[in-house]
Amino acid sequence: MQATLCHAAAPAQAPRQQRNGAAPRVQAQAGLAFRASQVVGTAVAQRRHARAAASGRTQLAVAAVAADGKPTILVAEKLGKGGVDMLKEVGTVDCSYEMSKDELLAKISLVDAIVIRSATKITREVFEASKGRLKVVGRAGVGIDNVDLAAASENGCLVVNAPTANTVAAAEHGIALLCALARNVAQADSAMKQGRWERSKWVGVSMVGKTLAIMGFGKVGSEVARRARGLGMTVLAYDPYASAEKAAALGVQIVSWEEALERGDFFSLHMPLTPNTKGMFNDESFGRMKKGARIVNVARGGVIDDDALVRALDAGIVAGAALDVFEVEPPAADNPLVGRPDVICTPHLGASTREAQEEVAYEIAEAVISALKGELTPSCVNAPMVAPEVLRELQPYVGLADGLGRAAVQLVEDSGFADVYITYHSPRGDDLDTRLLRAMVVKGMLEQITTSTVNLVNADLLAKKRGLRIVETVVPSDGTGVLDEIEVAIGSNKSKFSSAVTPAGRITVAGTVKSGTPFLTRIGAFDVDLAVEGEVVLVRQNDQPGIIAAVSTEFAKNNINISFMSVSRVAKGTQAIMAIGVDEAPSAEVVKTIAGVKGVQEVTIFSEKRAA
Ligand SMILES: NC(=O)C1=CN([C@@H]2O[C@H](COP(=O)(O)OP(=O)(O)OC[C@H]3O[C@@H](n4cnc5c(N)ncnc54)[C@H](O)[C@@H]3O)[C@@H](O)[C@H]2O)C=CC1
Ligand SMILES: O=C(O)C(=O)COP(=O)(O)O
Repeated sequence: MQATLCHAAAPAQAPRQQRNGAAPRVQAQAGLAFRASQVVGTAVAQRRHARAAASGRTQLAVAAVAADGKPTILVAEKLGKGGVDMLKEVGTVDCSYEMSKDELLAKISLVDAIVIRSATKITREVFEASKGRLKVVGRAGVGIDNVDLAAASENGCLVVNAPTANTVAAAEHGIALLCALARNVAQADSAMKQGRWERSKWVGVSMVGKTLAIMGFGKVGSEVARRARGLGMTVLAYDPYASAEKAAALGVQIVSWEEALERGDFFSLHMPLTPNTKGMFNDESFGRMKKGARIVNVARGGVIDDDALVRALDAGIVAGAALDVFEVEPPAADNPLVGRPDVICTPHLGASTREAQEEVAYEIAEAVISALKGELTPSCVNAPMVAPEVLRELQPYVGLADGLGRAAVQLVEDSGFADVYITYHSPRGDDLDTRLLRAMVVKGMLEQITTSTVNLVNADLLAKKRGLRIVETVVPSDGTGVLDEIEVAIGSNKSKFSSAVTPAGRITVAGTVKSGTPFLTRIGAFDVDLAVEGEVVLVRQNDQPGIIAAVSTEFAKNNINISFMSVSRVAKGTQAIMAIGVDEAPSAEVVKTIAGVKGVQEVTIFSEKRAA
């Protein structure tokens, strides 16, 4: 970001004519009435309630609810009843489990949101088939590798997950598999069921004093570490993004990839499946391990190269593996790992405890409802991650940024412009997080000139596609709040309203927030004072008596109610600008008549009404 080291202009003046009853455009929304958790002692529930209370619920017009006000929500995989009931309170819920791909493709254009678990793939084809209707994908769990995030963003679809509710369940399953692997529980059980009493065949190995290497030290990895310490294991972790202090607090040492591979007796995998982690356990990695290592995978099948694991098992480098997840689920009948006696398997059960599924259902229902209301939920995975406290303080400026983008672009004569300059006058200087505001300026602009759905998720992407160059400048200012003023300038001097062009040759508007309401404070070089709302008529006239009355009379004659008016002039007796808020847009005929009033130089209208 470019930071200009100069001071802001004088603080915004008091409104000349304060508009009565102007409602804040962007309001903190009361959270939904979340059900009190009946799951005693779940930290998840407590965190959930705390988060909902703290987030301030900033409305960012991320997604729109269906025109009848009731969204249709497709629940495509089994979801806890509590979550389904929550969804039913706000929308029409269609629970259709185990749909074929074709059934999904046929249904997707009829729904505003879909809730899935790990079995449903939301591919680009699905987004295309939704024809722009799908606004929210709710992943009732953590891993979002089954959702094409790039396609989601391009289609302006918000993807939310339930990041915390199944952490403990997955960690417990990891520990269950670790113990089962060390003591051959599954194999011995199977032998007994087949009538064999095999005591010497299934002698296991001890875990106490052994080294467990946790690969991926996030939420699940740390919970596994905590439990493994209780089993008396030495715990190492490899995670390029984890904090060594946080690990040390749990008695875990963060080590390099190589060191983890070389020192681990047991490995527990907990990284997400991404292009970087795909197949990271391959011949080379197995080749570095101690002979007789044992591996538990509760992460994703794709992080292991199956053929390499087969070779490592055959060579005795890996003595055993416990797999909960598979590259293809369910695995093919001829999967080379499933039938082996040195491999134990579970059918992706990591998150499958009653308690976890109940909580996951609430967590995802909350996130989906919030996203459908247009709020940026904390578990959104494809929009700029903004901390709740930052969201809260920027909230009043979100509507301003949107409105300025909307106003600026409507003053352009044609849409052939590429450069957009956004200047923030803020006491925060370079510490100001501008991502949300930039996205909202772009959204305001693009919504006027494209037919695509534009929202926080895809604003930057669409701007890039359209070849917009956005230059952001933060000017440190003296105020006490977060922001004193935002100025949006378009690098074009071809305006429908020549007074909107500054001497620098840019179509410029600026605004501020007063008592929670966004206001336009400048158009070109003229000070104005109008709420960013409704229809606005701009008139430039000679600064002489009688013109205001003549223009007002035209509105009255045509039964158009004026909601407010602000007049500003460059200097006495020269030029003045009237910004007139009207309840409905005047016809072209009325605009023409006003333009013909003696002394009027130019007239234009723009709308600050948001797209429905
Ligand atoms: N089997 C099951 O039913 C379940 C499986 N999972 C899987 O477990 C994964 C982890 O879940 P959480 O711990 O909740 O997520 P998390 O996001 O809290 O942790 C993931 C960790 O992996 C790390 N990581 C990223 N790239 C890495 C790399 N190249 N090498 C090593 N570490 C890397 C991250 O820094 C992060 O700390 C999920 O993505 C999901 O795929 C999660 C829940 C249930
Ligand atoms: O949360 C995750 O990442 C999981 O893997 C759980 O998957 P599931 O919801 O049980 O299909």
